[in-house]
Amino acid sequence: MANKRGTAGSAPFHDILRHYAVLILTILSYKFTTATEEDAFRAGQSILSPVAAASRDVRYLLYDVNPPEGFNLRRDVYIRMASLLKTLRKEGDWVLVLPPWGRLYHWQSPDIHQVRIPWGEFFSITSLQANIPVIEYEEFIAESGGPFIDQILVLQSYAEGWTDGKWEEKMDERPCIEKLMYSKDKQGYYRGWLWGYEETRALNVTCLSAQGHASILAPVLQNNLNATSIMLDRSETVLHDHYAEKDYWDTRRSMVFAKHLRIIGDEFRAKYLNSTDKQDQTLYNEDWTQMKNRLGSAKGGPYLGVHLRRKDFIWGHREDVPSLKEAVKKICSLMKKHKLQQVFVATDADDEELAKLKRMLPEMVQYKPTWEDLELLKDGGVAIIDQWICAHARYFIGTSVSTFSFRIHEEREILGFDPKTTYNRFCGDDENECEQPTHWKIVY
Ligand SMILES: C[C@@H]1O[C@H](OP(=O)(O)OP(=O)(O)OC[C@H]2O[C@@H](n3cnc4c(=O)[nH]c(N)nc43)[C@H](O)[C@@H]2O)[C@@H](O)[C@H](O)[C@@H]1O
Repeated sequence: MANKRGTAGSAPFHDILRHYAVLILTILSYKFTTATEEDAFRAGQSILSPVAAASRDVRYLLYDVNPPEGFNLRRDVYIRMASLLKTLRKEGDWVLVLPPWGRLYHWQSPDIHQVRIPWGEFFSITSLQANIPVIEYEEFIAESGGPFIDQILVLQSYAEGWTDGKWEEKMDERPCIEKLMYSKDKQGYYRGWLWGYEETRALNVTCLSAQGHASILAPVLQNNLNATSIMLDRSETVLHDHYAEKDYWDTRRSMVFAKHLRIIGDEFRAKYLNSTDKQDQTLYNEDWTQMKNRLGSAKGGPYLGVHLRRKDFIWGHREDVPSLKEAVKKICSLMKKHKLQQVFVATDADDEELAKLKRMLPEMVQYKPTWEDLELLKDGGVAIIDQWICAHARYFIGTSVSTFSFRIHEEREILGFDPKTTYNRFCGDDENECEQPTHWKIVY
């Protein structure tokens, strides 16, 4: 784990043991919850047992996202799919199948197995289930009786664009515009990436031009009675049904980070940043449905939280990303202004940039997992720990248009921070009008 100066020291052995113990406890508690969830299913809320599933007319909604998209944009797409599922459930027993994590462009740590990762490694499944019925992909395979998906609908825009320059909600089955990412095997089944599950195949793949909110897809799914399982590929094509409204926030609040990740983040805060929930007034309830912190009630730990997005953001046409020199200038001025002695930096900077940053800002604190920790937590787990620590800072500044920073804004909104301490971003060195992020007020 990182020491105070941000250099990666090796974690004491008992730390590693503790992390393993926490992970094992989490897995055990997950197993135990599935037993109680089976009871919930019998009460008609969730599905887990194949026999029980077969006795109902369960239909499965699966989805995937354009491969280059990152972790936090994918979290946003989950909210859109959850909303669609709620619409579908008005007329049927639909369940959302959680797409396993893996092969993400940004998860570049070498020698770590980062495919087929279940959602339970990053998020609390019981919390998700308090919002909508969800199951892990492997549960879907077990209870649907085989590795087949009946129908894949690849979403795409309209080849002709907006007609007459007028935007309207619509959807039509159309020839595929791009080359299909699925090909037929000798038996006539479709094969593709499908989260790295080679045995999974699809019976049918077609393209659907769609323009509008997620729930415009509901009739097509509901009326496709021949398909019990339908997967929407490129599901980021459709928009939020109710962006920043109650339904959005309900789903967002249900996306509670897995407990072992929160524990590691909390221990780091206490050890290196003198930050505890009691002192910082960041009250937390394991049951998100019971959590309603007043905005302005959270004080936050005595440190500045920074998310400094680099890598593809530097060369990818971002006039609004600062040079390291200007970023450090801004950090120092904020620390002075808010009388903070410590700064926690979350960043994806490469080694060269990181070394430069540390030379300019020697007091910076970073969460640096050991290799063993990283192997357990994976890049996604480390990203969540970084976000969790930033979410608890007295004052936060993030990177323009980064969904990584946006998810931190939301986490702070849930914790009850004054918006002035949250919706701040770095400006590009030559940016004249540096508009700050919008405050999307939480709705209960
Ligand atoms: C250009 C676009 O950028 C979008 O990125 P953006 O919104 O920042 O945010 P994400 O969608 O999360 O993608 C960025 C990924 O980079 C890593 N990363 C970035 N910053 C940090 C950090 O501070 N700490 C840690 N541990 N990891 C970090 C992490 O894996 C994260 O999921 C992508 O979603 C789009 O697909 C596209 O590539």
